[in-house]
Amino acid sequence: MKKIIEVKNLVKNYGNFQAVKGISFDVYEGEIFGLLGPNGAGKSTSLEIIETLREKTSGEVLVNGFNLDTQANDIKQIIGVQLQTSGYYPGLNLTELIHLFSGLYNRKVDAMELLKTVNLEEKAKAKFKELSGGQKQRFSVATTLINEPKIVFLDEPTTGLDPQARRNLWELVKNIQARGTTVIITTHYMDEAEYLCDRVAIIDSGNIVALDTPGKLIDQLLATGFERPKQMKAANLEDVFISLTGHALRGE
Ligand SMILES: Nc1ncnc2c1ncn2[C@@H]1O[C@H](COP(=O)(O)OP(=O)(O)OP(=O)(O)O)[C@@H](O)[C@H]1O
Repeated sequence: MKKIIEVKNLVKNYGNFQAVKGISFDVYEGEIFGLLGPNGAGKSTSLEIIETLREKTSGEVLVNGFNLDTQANDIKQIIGVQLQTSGYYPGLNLTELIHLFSGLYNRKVDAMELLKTVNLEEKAKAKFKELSGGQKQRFSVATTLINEPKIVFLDEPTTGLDPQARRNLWELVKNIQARGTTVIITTHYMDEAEYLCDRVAIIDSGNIVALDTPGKLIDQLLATGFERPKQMKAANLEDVFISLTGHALRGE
């Protein structure tokens, strides 16, 4: 498998505080790779450094063979990054926003085709602020695809979404992978990482404490003799919620 991202001994200091403490990991082409950890673990900091949006203190980062220190512009060409929602000018509708962003990338994009990939074609003439939370996130993911990137970066894309909207977003991320795109995603939801990610790095206080497939990490824990204190019920309240309200995308 080809390595598309290589991170070696990455360190980030904010003043005296070391937020990222010399982490190393590789991401393989075509996988969904998760950075999993609690609030403040250093996930966003690490992601933003690889995205060329934040200065590192030390360490080496290669993206598709390009060195972050000397070839940041080459890296920018092949990655898709969620734009800050503050860039979503309130007077413009979704089609106009896509045209604006594609202009920034110097690309011609079929806005309707792009909106279709995230199930928002019916909202083509709506403004961003008129969308529901799930629709906003899907539009934000669409903006990462404008430059047909090799790698898409998603920073906590499902935070604040209801269970249906989360699952819809998971399917969208799987569809992006199915197009051959590598996805690197941060989350603090374990179920999300288990369902979506081919491999996860668990980050805690700026260190990677484990890195493997979700299945292998669970097997390793079980091999230590771990048992859940109480057998879980075969369904949970979220299953009840989904069963009663349905999986379908809602048109609100
Ligand atoms: N610009 C900054 N200046 C100083 N400290 C910062 C800055 N940005 C982040 N930090 C600190 O670095 C640590 C890691 O932050 P980071 O945002 O990378 O964590 P995270 O894992 O993404 O957390 P979350 O899930 O809450 O987004 C935190 O303790 C945070 O307070």
